[in-house]
Amino acid sequence: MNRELLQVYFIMGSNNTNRDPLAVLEEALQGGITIFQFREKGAGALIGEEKRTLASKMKELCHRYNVPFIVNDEVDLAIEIEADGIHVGQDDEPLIQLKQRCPDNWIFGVSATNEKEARQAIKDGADYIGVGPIYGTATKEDAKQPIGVEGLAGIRAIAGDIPIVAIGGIKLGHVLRLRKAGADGVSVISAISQVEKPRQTAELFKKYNQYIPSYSINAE
Ligand SMILES: Cc1ncc(COP(=O)(O)OP(=O)(O)O)c(N)n1
Ligand SMILES: Cc1nc(C(=O)O)sc1CCOP(=O)(O)O
Ligand SMILES: [Mg+2]
Repeated sequence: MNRELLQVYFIMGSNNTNRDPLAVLEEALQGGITIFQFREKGAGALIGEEKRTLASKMKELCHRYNVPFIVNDEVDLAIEIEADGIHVGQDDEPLIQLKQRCPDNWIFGVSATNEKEARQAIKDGADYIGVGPIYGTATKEDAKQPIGVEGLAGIRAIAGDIPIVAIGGIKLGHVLRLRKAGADGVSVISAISQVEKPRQTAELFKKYNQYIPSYSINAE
């Protein structure tokens, strides 16, 4: 995959905002997010038809802005609504298994908290790795212990040319140091979904990312 797509990776479900989630997503798209993940889980999450309808509307919105639409965890939903990819973690359906029923041209993302998990994700054919949590986060109830910038750098060192995106507790002020440590981008929920002005915040995430060139295995 094009690693520049990971620069501003926005994730959201309806319970990550007190506003209309479609309005928040549209503002984030206007601000220049580069990829979006639909993650409808946790307290108050929608289920059944309501969830499907929101996912479909979000996909249409992303496509209007030419932004890839990824589904978290739920491969059947992703197939049904013709998403552009799927993101799975260590407790989800294994990548090797789910790849058998997904289109080849999808984007496949896998989470890793340590080098062992990252090595396995690469072996299984992940297109990118979500590395975290970097910092403490209140958004994910079952988040693991933060691995810090050092943990990210360790995974960068073994990931070779595979794109990686940092996640967990990330705010605007963290972007430069995470990119310098080897992340191809940052993935955020609350830093965009819970601010007053998602559009302006997304613009700043994009601007800060563009100070640092994309990772290259051939770089000095
Ligand atoms: C880009 C990205 N990275 C990591 C995760 C976390 O996935 P997972 O560990 O499966 O946890 P849940 O998000 O499913 O609670 C992610 N979603 N996206
Ligand atoms: C969904 C998710 N996954 C994580 C991981 O470590 O794998 S941390 C996390 C929550 C990210 O939300 P926020 O940007 O609000 O901290
Ligand atoms: Mg998951």
